[in-house]
Amino acid sequence: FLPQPLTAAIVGCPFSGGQRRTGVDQGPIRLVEAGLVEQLKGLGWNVVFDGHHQFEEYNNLDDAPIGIMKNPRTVSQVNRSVAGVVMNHAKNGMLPVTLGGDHSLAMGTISGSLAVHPDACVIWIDAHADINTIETTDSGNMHGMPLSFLLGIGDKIQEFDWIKPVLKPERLVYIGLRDLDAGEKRLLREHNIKAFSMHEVDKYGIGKVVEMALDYVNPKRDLPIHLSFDVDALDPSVAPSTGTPVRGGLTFREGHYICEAIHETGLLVSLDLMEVNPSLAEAADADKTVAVGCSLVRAALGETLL
Ligand SMILES: N[C@@H](CSCCS(N)(=O)=O)C(=O)O
Ligand SMILES: [Mn+2]
Ligand SMILES: [Mn+2]
Ligand SMILES: [Mn+2]
Repeated sequence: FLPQPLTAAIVGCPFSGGQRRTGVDQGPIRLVEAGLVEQLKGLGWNVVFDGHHQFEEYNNLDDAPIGIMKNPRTVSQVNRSVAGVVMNHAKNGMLPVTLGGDHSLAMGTISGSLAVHPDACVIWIDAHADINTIETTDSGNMHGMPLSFLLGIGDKIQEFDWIKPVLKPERLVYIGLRDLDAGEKRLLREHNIKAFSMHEVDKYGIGKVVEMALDYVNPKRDLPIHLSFDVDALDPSVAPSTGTPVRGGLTFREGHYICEAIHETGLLVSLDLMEVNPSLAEAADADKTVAVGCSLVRAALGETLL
């Protein structure tokens, strides 16, 4: 799906409006400062990076909650902008590498990817399902909601009418789940959405889990892949500096295996690396989380151990 030579377009999205902890907007800045652009060039990629996207034009919106959803208009407008950016890079045959920022940004990245690759499957690596609707969310934090909009689940909300239900349930698969709200568990069952929780990772091992996940969403290995990686899928001992850490997560190797295996398919067309918040931990732990983030991106873009 991608022309040679391969070009990665870094989409730096310093955005934190989908949740309430300060600092996740610094994630993209720290990932680039850690040398990610040079590291990808070292792997042989052409890399386009035209600076972090500024979202200041949305700061002064009068953005009262809708239901209990916080910053709804800002989240919507930022994501509409991100969708256009990701779509344009994909249209130009590039691989968008979107650096968050909180996971509400997936409303934009997946809208953008699927506008160019409508048959793409989505592999969602996360401790959380991020599928709450306006009716099921307990927090009002929109980083816990992106997939409900992309799947067209829940009441239509006028401020989000630009998001089309482009993602079919059978094209979504989760790996790493271990912290779902009751409403999310119900939605996964009702919509028959495939999920490999940490229980399945323990039971089958990550190699088998990735194979089963791909067999489910991409049985003939002929569909483009959008990989959306939330660093909180990793165990907090591996990626401590993130907004909603949950114990019992993926090891460093399990996280990297997922990225390596997806690279090996040759089907990756878009990547999100989300929820790195360098302000939540001691400097050493923040640096460690940033370094792990860079390492996962390299693995997804072809870095191998041998
Ligand atoms: N389910 C909870 C937590 S959602 C955590 C969002 S993320 N993107 O995975 O960090 C909620 O809806 O607030
Ligand atoms: Mn750009
Ligand atoms: Mn997430
Ligand atoms: Mn998460």
